[in-house]
Amino acid sequence: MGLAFMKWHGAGNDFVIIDSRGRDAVVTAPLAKALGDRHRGVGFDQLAEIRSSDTADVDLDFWNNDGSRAEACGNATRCVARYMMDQTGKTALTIRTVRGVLEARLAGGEVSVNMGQPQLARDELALAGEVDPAHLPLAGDPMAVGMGNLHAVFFVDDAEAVDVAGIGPRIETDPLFPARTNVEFAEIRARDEIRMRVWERGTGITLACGSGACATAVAAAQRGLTDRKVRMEVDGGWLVLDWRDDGVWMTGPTAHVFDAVLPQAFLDSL
Ligand SMILES: N[C@@H](CCC[C@H](N)C(=O)O)C(=O)O
Repeated sequence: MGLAFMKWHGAGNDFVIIDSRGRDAVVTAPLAKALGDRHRGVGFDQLAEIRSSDTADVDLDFWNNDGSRAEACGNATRCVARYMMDQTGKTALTIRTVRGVLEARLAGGEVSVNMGQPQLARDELALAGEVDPAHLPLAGDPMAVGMGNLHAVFFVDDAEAVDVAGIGPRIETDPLFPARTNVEFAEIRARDEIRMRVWERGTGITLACGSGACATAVAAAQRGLTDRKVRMEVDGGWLVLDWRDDGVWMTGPTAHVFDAVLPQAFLDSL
């Protein structure tokens, strides 16, 4: 018995991936929370469950390690794409998430995924009150960007000096964001380079956040600080973001860490 899973990461953003194709979904909020505990479980930033699809190569669902659901997870999408590409030999495939059908491609050993067009309009974003998403009414003048999930992007002079662990949770749970938010701190290094650090909703500090990287690139371009294609240094490495006519493409590394089976006793204890 037990439950087979894989551990992957994309630029240090780490995931447990469960392949539930051909059976009913098995992940529940209590399982995600227990498995996400780095001491009593396996530990991950997000859990991704692959399911059979009738409209794409696979369907994909995401959970944070506090057991909450996430509408998007760019780096896990890239890891699942790589897993599928390794299995099938394909170099292009489609993955359906809450956002819709996303396209992924293998290029030079890295995986690119089209994360879709950003949500920038007030009525597309889960914000409280009649606020301007381009200039949220918070100290630091952050911008709200949706990539399926919500991000509040702050521009700072020195990303290393930001107290991400102190400020991040306060912004995540600010009443302005009824469904909480991810929080990015971005330092513009050049028109084609950004340094970004992140506090993820439902998870905390992570070494990278793909949808956060996309949101940051979009916010920087919208404010006229960068071009639409940038390199981005995150705590776990580098990503490339390219906001094209068909959506925001994110490219970066993926790594398969190990395969294992979760003992039945762990599942029975939930
Ligand atoms: N690491 C992810 C984002 C995961 C979801 C996020 N914490 C949320 O709750 O929206 C990524 O690579 O996009």
